[in-house]
Parts: sequence; C-alpha cells; structure tokens
Amino acid sequence: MESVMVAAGELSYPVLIGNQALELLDKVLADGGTVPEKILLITDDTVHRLYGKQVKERLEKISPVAMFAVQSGEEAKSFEQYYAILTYALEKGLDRKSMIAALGGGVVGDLAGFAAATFMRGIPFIQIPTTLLAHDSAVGGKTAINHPKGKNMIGAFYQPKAVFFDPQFLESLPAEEMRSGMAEVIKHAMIADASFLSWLQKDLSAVVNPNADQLATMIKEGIKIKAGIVSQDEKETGVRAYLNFGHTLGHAIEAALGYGRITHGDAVAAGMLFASWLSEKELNADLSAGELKDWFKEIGFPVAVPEELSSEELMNFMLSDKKTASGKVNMVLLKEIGTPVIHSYLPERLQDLLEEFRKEEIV
Ligand SMILES: NC(=O)c1ccc[n+]([C@@H]2O[C@H](COP(=O)([O-])OP(=O)(O)OC[C@H]3O[C@@H](n4cnc5c(N)ncnc54)[C@H](O)[C@@H]3O)[C@@H](O)[C@H]2O)c1
Ligand SMILES: O=C(O)C(=O)C[C@@H](O)[C@H](O)[C@H](O)COP(=O)(O)O
Ligand SMILES: [Zn+2]
Repeated sequence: MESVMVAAGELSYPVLIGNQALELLDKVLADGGTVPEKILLITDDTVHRLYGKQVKERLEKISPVAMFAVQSGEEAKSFEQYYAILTYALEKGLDRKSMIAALGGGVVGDLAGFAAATFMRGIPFIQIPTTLLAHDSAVGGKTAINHPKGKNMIGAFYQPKAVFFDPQFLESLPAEEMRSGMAEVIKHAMIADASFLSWLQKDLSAVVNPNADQLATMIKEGIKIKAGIVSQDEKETGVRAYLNFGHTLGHAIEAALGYGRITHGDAVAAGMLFASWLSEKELNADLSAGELKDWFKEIGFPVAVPEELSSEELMNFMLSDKKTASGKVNMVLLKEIGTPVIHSYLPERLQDLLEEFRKEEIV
C-alpha cells in the first residue's frame, strides 16, 4: 500500500493507493476525525452496475448508505444533476454529520465534490476513483460543474478527507478511457519529470496496454507530482496553473464540440501538442514537438484540432479560460520538459498562431 499526503492549507489528507485501499476506510476516517452518521454514495450508471453493490456494502460497515447514480458521461457535470443530488440529499435527511462518497471517474468526483462543498455550506467527502484519469481529478480539491459557455465554470476548491485508489477497478476500463487518463499521466511527466517521461516513451505497450505494475507506477508517480504542486499552491495563485498544461485549448475543444463528444484526455492531448508547438516557436524550447506528435499518434490520440471548429470559435472559449487576466490568455508552455512557464497572449495573436498550427497539421 502506498500513501501520498496532500497538504492543503492547514489540513492534510492521505491518498491511499493499493488493492486493499478500501479496507482502511474505517481507520482513516476515524484517524481524521470523520465518522459519519449517514453516507451518500454518488456514482454513475456504469460504475454502479460494476462496483455499486460491493462498495455500498463496504460503506455500510461504517454507517447507513443512500446511493445516487447519475447518467455516465461528461453531460452529468450539469446544474440539473447537481440540483438533483442536493434534492436527494435533503430527502434522505443528510445533515452536517453526514458524508458524501464519490465512486467513479472525474465526472462523479467533480460533481459529488461540488455537492459536498455546497450542501449545508460544506460536509465531508471522500473520493473512491475508478478511472486512470482520476489519479488526477480525485486529488487536489478542484470540484466543478460545466456551463455551456465553459468547462468547470461553477465550482469550488474543496478538499476530500481522503482518497482511496484501488487500481483493480481499472481492469474494466475501456481502452479509450484508459487513453484519456494516460493524457494526464503524460501531462504530469511533461511538466515535472523528464525521467518519468522517458520511461513512458521507452515502451509503447506500457501506455497503450499497461500491465498492473506499469499502471501502479503511473498512478503513484502522477499522484506524487500532483500532490507536490497542490501542496505548494492549493488555490492556484501560482504554480498550480502548470497543471493546466494543454487545457486552455483542450477545454475549448470540449466545450465547442459539446460536452461528452470527445474525452477530456483526447482534448487535452491536442492542447498539449499546440502548447508544445508554441513552446518551440516562442521559447526556442527543444521539445521535439514533431516526435511528440508521432508518439501521440501511435498512442491513438487525435493529433489534429477537430476540423469542424473554427479558430475564432475556439479563441472565444479560450478567452473565457479561468487563467485569462486583463484580457490576455495565459498559456502554460514548457522551456524544457519539467520546466513550465506562463506565456501571455493577446487573443488576436493567439488566434493567428492557432491558425498557423492547424495549417501545419494539414501539410
Ligand atoms: N478536478 C480535477 O482536478 C480534474 C482533473 C482532471 C480531470 N477532471 C475532470 O474529470 C472528468 C473526466 O474524468 P474521467 O475521464 O474519469 O471521466 P468519467 O468520470 O466520465 O469516466 C469515463 C467513463 O468511464 C466509465 N467508468 C468509470 N470507471 C469505470 C471502470 N472502472 N470500469 C468501466 N467503466 C468505468 C464511466 O462510467 C464513464 O463512462 C472531466 O470532466 C474533467 O474535466 C477534473
Ligand atoms: O488540478 C488542477 O489544478 C488541474 O488543472 C488539473 C486538470 O487536469 C483538470 O482538468 C482541472 O479540472 C482543470 O481545472 P480548470 O481550473 O482549468 O477548470
Ligand atoms: Zn485535466
């Protein structure tokens, strides 16, 4: 069993990684001073079918459990689902001695976390991630729902009491969802650890079809990088923005296509290619963006920005990115692997550069 601590302000909490993680639930909650009188288990349809019964039974050893399953997919990060969860919590008589448990991927984690952050002004919650991507989303306390005008526009920084990551859940994960999570693993390596990136690049099968040991390494290394950054800057006033590498364009693609039309990881992968291309062009960074693109293609990421989206439309979404300040779009670029920097752009200039990047893609 691995344990990584996340420090968030005055508080800290453990991320437990291992096949026995859930066996430690009672002890970890008792140690952290959270022994709930009721639990609301929030999941999605697919995860409910696969693991709902077993996790509910596990939680019932602690307290009575009510369960709420949203429809699987990004569309569930909506005001309607958020409202439905709060209504259900009220109907079930949850109070400030209750706890929310999020069982699922990033969608469930973000949505349930936001419900926990706002129900009666905040009740405790825990994360039980079931996707590779959730090595990122379950850690660090960003919770949110989407707005048609932009990703994660309504949310809160609200940390879980603990994260219980059992990698065995990933055995049922479809290949495209594994790939989506791999984009965030690669992001963590690119912004923070050149040797981790070399390890990922050494063996294509490790990223396309990872075995249990390889997955365990990726989850652990990714979480260590994320926890390290969050512990320095919980509320994104500085270095936490580096975790947004690839996301300015990635989020714009997700929103412009319509939520759920592309996985978060595929969109972020396209965004990382654009940011790497910009890093070479603007900062003379030696990132071998061409080779990166070939590697991404081999992994199966879509390496072109979807043709149906205009650069102007994408630029409008990028302008409403949360990192935008004083009318300038702040992009995370890399001076080299492991050394991120923020580079500010006037929207017109960034749109021209996006257009140029897309023309080169076609050649
Ligand atoms: N809060 C953060 O810091 C943070 C970080 C990264 C991403 N995110 C957010 O996370 C979301 C994406 O998360 P995701 O990729 O986990 O998507 P997801 O939660 O939609 O899960 C992907 C799909 O896999 C299914 N699934 C989940 N676990 C499964 C399992 N073990 N076996 C089989 N199927 C399973 C789900 O039902 C869903 O259909 C996005 O909304 C993104 O914005 C948040
Ligand atoms: O934890 C962070 O900080 C991140 O940026 C992690 C990202 O992978 C994640 O997609 C996050 O939800 C993006 O946040 P946002 O503030 O750009 O909405
Ligand atoms: Zn992300």
